[in-house]
Amino acid sequence: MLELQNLTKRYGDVVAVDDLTFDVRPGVVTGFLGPNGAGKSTTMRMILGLDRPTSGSVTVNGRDYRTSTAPLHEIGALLDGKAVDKGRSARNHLLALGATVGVGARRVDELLDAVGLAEVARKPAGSFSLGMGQRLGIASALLADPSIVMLDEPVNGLDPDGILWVRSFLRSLAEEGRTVFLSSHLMSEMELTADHLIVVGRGRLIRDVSMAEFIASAWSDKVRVVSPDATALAGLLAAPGVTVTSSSPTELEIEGVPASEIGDLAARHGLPLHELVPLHPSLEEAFMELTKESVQYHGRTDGALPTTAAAAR
Ligand SMILES: Nc1ncnc2c1ncn2[C@@H]1O[C@H](COP(=O)(O)OP(=O)(O)OP(=O)(O)O)[C@@H](O)[C@H]1O
Repeated sequence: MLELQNLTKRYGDVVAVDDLTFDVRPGVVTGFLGPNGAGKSTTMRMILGLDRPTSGSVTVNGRDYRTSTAPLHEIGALLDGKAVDKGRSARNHLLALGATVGVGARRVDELLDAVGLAEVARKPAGSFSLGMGQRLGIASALLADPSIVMLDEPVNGLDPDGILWVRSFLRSLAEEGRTVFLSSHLMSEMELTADHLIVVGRGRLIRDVSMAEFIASAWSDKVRVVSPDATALAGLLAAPGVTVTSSSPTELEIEGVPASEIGDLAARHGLPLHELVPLHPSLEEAFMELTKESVQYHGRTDGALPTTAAAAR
């Protein structure tokens, strides 16, 4: 269990984390979601005691983490997947870490197998791809059998097979009763993994919500209809609480009537329908809508890059 209370971190004029209060509970996967620069890594560093809060507090299993007598049994963390000695093999890296917490070769080999690195266990970690490095980082986090697993962008660099593996792996850790807390800036990465969401933007809490509630709130009842008799259909649909807009003579966008009722109405009046499509926004769109005010770093979308001549001026 992690408990954050009014947690705040300032770096000079920058408020990286702004009065965050939320709990991360055991037995579920909690996703920590926010655009680039939202304060996710800073929050995770404060949870681990690597950064000191400007104000507010955070407790790990009810205590200040810095006073823990067995810190790696409490939280297994992956903050920077690249923080390994590149010349050392994956197995030796884990053995060296394991020696500091009383973990021996047997558990190291079990973990290498669990994360899918058994075959490359004796190769230098420096030769690993980004995804293999992430797997090694996850194995390091799990070494001391922690009750809390905290991972910063764990699927970064993984191929689709790796992403599926992380999803089912994290889910099984939560089912064992562990607290699983992972960050991402992509809703699509959370969609099938997280049971609960903490959404942040510019250091502030935007939503603390179950995935089921988030999905329900993202739902819209808009329906797109294509019909050669769109005008007649629009006339039949006119009623209080129903909005009908039209972008072409054969196309309607209808809000306030379920698709099934529109289909039945058209059938009763003998109006042909060429398309009848409920328009549900993707969760990614819902997340972007929620955080659009807090996105700090926007790329250009006009496709225009400065020319060499312009850059040289
Ligand atoms: N040591 C530091 N000194 C000054 N500013 C910092 C420092 N660390 C973070 N920041 C600033 O704090 C803000 C939050 O950064 P942080 O890395 O926590 O965000 P994030 O949500 O993890 O972003 P990303 O998804 O890009 O990793 C940013 O504006 C960042 O520039």
